[in-house]
Amino acid sequence: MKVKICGIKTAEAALHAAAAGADALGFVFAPSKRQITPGEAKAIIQELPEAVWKVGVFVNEPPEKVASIAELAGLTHIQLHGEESPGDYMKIGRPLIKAYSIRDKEDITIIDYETSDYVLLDSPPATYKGGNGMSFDWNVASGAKRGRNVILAGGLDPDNVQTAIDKVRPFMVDVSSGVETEGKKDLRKIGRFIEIAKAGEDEGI
Ligand SMILES: O=C(O)c1ccccc1N[C@@H]1O[C@H](COP(=O)(O)O)[C@@H](O)[C@H]1O
Repeated sequence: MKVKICGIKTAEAALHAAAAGADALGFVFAPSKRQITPGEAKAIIQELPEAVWKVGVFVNEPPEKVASIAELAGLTHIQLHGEESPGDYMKIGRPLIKAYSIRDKEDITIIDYETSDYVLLDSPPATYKGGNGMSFDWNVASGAKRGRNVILAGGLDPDNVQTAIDKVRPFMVDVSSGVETEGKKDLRKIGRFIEIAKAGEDEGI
């Protein structure tokens, strides 16, 4: 199972997650309590192993702005967490992750698996477009295509991630709130989340 730790704001959390086995780290450039500047992200990214995905999370920013931040910060992947059409962002030349809000079975039927490299299943927006720490009904998501491009997010934490993996069988799990304590990344929770997610069946498909 691949693991993404999102909402990274410090080199300490990033290096700890990478050492614990995280496959991807997320940097939020959208309105959020976890928002980071391109310069801050660049300083952290420069310290990370090459193999780790450096994912920039954006909400409804124009492709030109996303491209310029990706270049400046050294992002390897782009996560679109708003109402973007992935086709408009293809020219950036980085793999695209498109987030879908899942409320019911109908939402599963409108997922387009072809126009982005990965689809990310998340709970509906609350205060922010994502990162709200709320899960959705994983039984609904069991109707999603199981495969190498499905990422599961939304309210995951060390205590529920195994159940979520068993039900949805994604390629990757993505967590932000669930590895925090009092609004800050908690190194012990990060380590525990990665350990549990990776202890189960490999790759989920
Ligand atoms: O993490 C954020 O603050 C954020 C802000 C705006 C859009 C997306 C954001 N994060 C993504 O939200 C989901 C779920 O996060 P959580 O575990 O429920 O807190 C995840 O894909 C993050 O990458």
